[in-house]
Amino acid sequence: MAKKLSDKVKAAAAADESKGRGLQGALRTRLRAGTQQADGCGSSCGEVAHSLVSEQLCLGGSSRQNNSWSSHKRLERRMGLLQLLKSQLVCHLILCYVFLASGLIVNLLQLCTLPLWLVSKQLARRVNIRLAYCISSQLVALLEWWSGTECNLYTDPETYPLFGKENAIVVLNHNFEIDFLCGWTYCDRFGVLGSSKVLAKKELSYVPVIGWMWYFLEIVFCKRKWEEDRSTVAQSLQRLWDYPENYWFLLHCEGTRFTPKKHQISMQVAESKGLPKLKYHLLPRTKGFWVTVQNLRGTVAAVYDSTLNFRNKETPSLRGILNGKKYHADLYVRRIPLELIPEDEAECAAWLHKLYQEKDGFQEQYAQTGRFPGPIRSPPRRLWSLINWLFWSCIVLYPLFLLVTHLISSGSMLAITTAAVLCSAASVGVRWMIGQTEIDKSSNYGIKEVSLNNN
Ligand SMILES: CC/C=C\C/C=C\C/C=C\C/C=C\C/C=C\C/C=C/CCC(=O)SCCNC(=O)CCNC(=O)[C@H](O)C(C)(C)COP(=O)(O)OP(=O)(O)OC[C@H]1O[C@@H](n2cnc3c(N)ncnc32)[C@H](O)[C@@H]1OP(=O)(O)O
Ligand SMILES: CCCCCCCC/C=C\CCCCCCCC(=O)OC[C@@H](O)COP(=O)(O)O
Repeated sequence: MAKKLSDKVKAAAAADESKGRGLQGALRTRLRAGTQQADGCGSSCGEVAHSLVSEQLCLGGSSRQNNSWSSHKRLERRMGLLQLLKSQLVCHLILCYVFLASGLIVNLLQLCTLPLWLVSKQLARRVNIRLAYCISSQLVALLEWWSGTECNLYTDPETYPLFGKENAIVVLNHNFEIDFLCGWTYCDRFGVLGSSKVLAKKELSYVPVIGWMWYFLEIVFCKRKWEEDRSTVAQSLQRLWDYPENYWFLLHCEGTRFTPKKHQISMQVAESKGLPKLKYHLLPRTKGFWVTVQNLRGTVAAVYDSTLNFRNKETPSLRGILNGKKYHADLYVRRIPLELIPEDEAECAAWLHKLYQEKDGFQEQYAQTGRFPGPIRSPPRRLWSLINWLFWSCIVLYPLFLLVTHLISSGSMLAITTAAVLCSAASVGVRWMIGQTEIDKSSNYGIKEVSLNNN
């Protein structure tokens, strides 16, 4: 990509030179243009700069080439320094401190809205949507602005204008540690991040900041035990009937993240049911999907069948994002009107199994070609998540600055020790929270059941 781009830019530079702009000036202009274009098409600007200048050098060296080589080296050095800065622990501590401190403040504010629910439930909901945005958009800012991760969208041009304008059930594959974060990013780009919902495992409700935030967003929690979930999930879903703003309801129908062990067991279950084996997915659990469709039918317009993958077999992680690593997400979304989904439980289950077989086919196509079917129509990232982060960092970093300067000037060992203990407790807490997203720490759901059934 960088090579093709640099050929184009070089030809344009030669054209500029013929207009008497001088090779150096022409190259610098084109390099800037090439860099901007490179950013857009995913090649790093360092790659483009390097290929441009090295090609320039092979056109016959001269002092001008030496200057362009040094400008390239300066550009590379700047990029390298930025990357080095992003991997520094002090940056991570600042990011995590802002997230934790602002998140706990928002949780407190959410708690204060409890009396409002008695006066006006809809107003309380609208306030909580905005408060929740203050938290979840910080992780979106981390992905979009800190790591610069690209989020592309493959979808039908007729479908695109509907995104964010209607309630939808999103069926998304559960293969990556940051699929939730990519989900939030797409929510933010279509303006439904604050009101986004998910059928989440009960354990996540105990995670500080995010899990606590979800209570006030009326997120639907499940114990992944159908006999208990059947009624609680249905009741929670029915409460969303009068939700005041558009929302996307996320369902990871596999119920757990993909691991080779879980896949092996899941395919044994598929075989026992006479179902086709899936290569890239676990067998979907159909009851949660059926109960969701049944209870939201009439208030949700469609299912967004969403298939996510990352370019060049990238294995993204939250730690990678925190270190400023850039990933390339591709999401393929098909809009399926709810009336096309059978009401009968058995037919609905069969429909979902067929949907996952189609998703498996899309993943196979992606593995072969590096792209999903249809045109790319990627929504632009929005500044709001960055503005929100800057706002909260000003609010919570200033008191921290005063505290640290006071601690240092006081010289009190007790105060300094207390602060050090608090810092280490917070960093242990954040590491535990990040661990919630790591697949090598995932639950044994989908493994233990089979062993229980076999006993
Ligand atoms: C334009 C852009 C579009 C989209 C953008 C993308 C996304 C944006 C949208 C929203 C973003 C919002 C939020 C994002 C932020 C955070 C996301 C958070 C993520 C956390 C999510 C989770 O926590 S996932 C885990 C919890 N959720 C689920 O489990 C849902 C799926 N599960 C179900 O639905 C289940 O049915 C259940 C939980 C309701 C009940 O499960 P249970 O196991 O008790 O019963 P089941 O009947 O389901 O299971 C038994 C049946 O399953 C068969 N089976 C299959 N495999 C196995 C196996 N390995 N072991 C045992 N049994 C297995 C089994 O045979 C049984 O079959 P039956 O035929 O008897 O039913
Ligand atoms: C702005 C800087 C912020 C930096 C610090 C971030 C710290 C907080 C990070 C994450 C908090 C928890 C995120 C909750 C979402 C996790 C979603 C998820 O993937 O859950 C797994 C679940 O589906 C299935 O679990 P199993 O596969 O069965 O096990």
